[in-house]
Amino acid sequence: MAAAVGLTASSRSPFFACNPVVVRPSSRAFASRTPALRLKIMAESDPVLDWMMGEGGATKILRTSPVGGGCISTATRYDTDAGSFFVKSNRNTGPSMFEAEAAGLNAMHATGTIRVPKPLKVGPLSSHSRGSFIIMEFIEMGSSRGNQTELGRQLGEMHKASSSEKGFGFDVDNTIGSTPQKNPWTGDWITFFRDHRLGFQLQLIKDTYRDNDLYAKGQRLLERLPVLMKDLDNVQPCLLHGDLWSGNVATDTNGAPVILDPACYYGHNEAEFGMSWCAGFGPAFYDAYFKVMPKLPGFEQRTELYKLYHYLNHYNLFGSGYRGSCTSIIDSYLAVAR
Ligand SMILES: Nc1ncnc2c1ncn2[C@@H]1O[C@H](COP(=O)(O)OP(=O)(O)OP(=O)(O)O)[C@@H](O)[C@H]1O
Repeated sequence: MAAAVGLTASSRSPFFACNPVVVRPSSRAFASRTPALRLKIMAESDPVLDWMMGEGGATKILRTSPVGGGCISTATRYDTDAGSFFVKSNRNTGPSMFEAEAAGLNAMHATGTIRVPKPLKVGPLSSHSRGSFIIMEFIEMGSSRGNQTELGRQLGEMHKASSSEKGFGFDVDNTIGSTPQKNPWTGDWITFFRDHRLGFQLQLIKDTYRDNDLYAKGQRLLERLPVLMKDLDNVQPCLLHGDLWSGNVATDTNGAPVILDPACYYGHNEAEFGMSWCAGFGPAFYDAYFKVMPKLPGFEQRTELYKLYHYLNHYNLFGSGYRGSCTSIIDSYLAVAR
């Protein structure tokens, strides 16, 4: 998901990528210390190094290198004598965004079904500024495009293995791209999807772009959701990655699927395919998925509804270039549900 970036890791000294207020390497006092002491001094004022040199078990940072691919945060690989760590930092947000990411990764990890990086630490970059960081297991990614059958099967297993006694939602709110995503626990899926997914995005479009026409059409669609989703009275909540597009799917060096950067919540499993327009899922993926999670009646009639959430979000994130897609989906549903 693309969004504005505040800084580039490559433009900074790696030791200071996460915190500019550490001891200056230019100071004479600093230069006169031994390498081990210099690292200790830096760790005292850099929470990322502090964690690595403490709980992380490292005594040496061997190398740091920027990791490309993301848009919202600065990503860095740290190679240490205690192994490699993956760190994302963001100067513009407090820890809640990464706490929510960690909660999602932990929830998916707990299912034991598909590989996700284990989160290790989240915290503020410093006590007097807004930035934050997350440290997680570094996964060496392979170069293959991945096995679609395995991805479909393992995603199905994750959906099947998860259940929620609290209904639809999640313990924390999170973000979809950089848009807030509210997850209050709700007993009924249609209400959750209407109010906290489509309704929330429509309101944001109205507030941001003053697009009253789209908003009004959207409200008509919301009224018709019980008819359009009539087969879903008994739908069970299952854990969704929530932002499953090709940029958040990778393979490890064994060729096993890895899913990253989630926007997790408990929802209807079909909502997972809302980003399928930029996920590249093929027939092998869906065949394997439906062997584990059988397709429910009306699946095809709902796919565009679930895509609409993400199209509305893209309108909110990137502007009116996505308005046409939103309008045509809404119009097509209004035409059948009069
Ligand atoms: N645990 C990990 N180990 C190794 N590489 C990783 C790990 N997590 C993510 N990556 C790599 O780093 C890139 C950026 O990560 P991620 O997508 O989480 O960043 P982001 O800034 O939140 O991205 P986005 O803009 O897509 O929301 C990924 O595309 C992936 O290639």
